[in-house]
Amino acid sequence: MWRRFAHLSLSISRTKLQSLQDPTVLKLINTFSSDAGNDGVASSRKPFITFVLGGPGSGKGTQCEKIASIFGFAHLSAGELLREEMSSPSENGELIRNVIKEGKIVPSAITISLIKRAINSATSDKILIDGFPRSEENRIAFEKIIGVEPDLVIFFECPEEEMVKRILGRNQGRIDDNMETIRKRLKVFEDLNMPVVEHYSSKGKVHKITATGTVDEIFERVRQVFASLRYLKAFLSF
Ligand SMILES: Nc1ncnc2c1ncn2[C@@H]1O[C@H](COP(=O)(O)OP(=O)(O)OP(=O)(O)O)[C@@H](O)[C@H]1O
Ligand SMILES: Nc1ccn([C@@H]2O[C@H](COP(=O)(O)O)[C@@H](O)[C@H]2O)c(=O)n1
Ligand SMILES: [Mg+2]
Repeated sequence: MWRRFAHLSLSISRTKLQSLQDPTVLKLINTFSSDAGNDGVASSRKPFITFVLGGPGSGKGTQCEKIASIFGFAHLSAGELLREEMSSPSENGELIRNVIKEGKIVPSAITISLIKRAINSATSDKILIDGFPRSEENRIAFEKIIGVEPDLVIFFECPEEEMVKRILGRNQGRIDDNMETIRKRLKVFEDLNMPVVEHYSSKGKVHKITATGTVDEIFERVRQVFASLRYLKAFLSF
């Protein structure tokens, strides 16, 4: 049966696949077979962009590391980029520190300039942007400045008490990993992050992953999403 399917797949031309008008399929074709660019990132690149969303402590960073190592994605964490900027002699350092301590959202212009620089220096054209966009303002500014929408959005759904437990056990010395800031981050998540998830859900871009269980159990759910993309890529590159 697989032999028959392989034969059938070879007889489907790229033009026919394009006529499916599926945005993810079209983007895979563009990313892997052309050098078309856009205004926001270096002109000869058109990366395949995945936003990775979920509440604080839902496991975004943990799962992104696994996706990056198994599927060859570059992992850009908005929070990590901001923490690096905060610890450097940047003019925005103090502002970023105060905003993170309060669990609020850093102005989009700052975060997007860090993300843009990271995309341009990434060594893969498959990019995971972890923890961004965190608000409709973040989302609209990204789409305007970078000039693209994400191709895919992964949303980790996790109960609040599990997220709190994980953050309190993290032990990485983060200034926002304390109960007072966690409460604020959870409220920001509901009030500002969730509308972004709803926006992309209405566009059919969101893959919701149940983020309970062990890291490996969750990754198995994630793996299936990316394996199907990899299959599409292989399918398109005959
Ligand atoms: N499935 C899991 N079960 C138990 N602990 C986990 C699981 N996944 C991640 N963790 C742990 O929970 C903590 C939070 O995970 P992680 O840093 O990946 O979350 P995050 O979504 O990136 O959080 P934040 O938004 O605060 O950056 C880490 O200490 C991590 O090792
Ligand atoms: N788009 C973003 C992402 C993060 N922040 C701030 O950084 C904090 C930590 O982010 P993590 O993803 O590492 O949890 C977050 O609570 C925000 O204060 C931001 O402003 N904008
Ligand atoms: Mg994280």
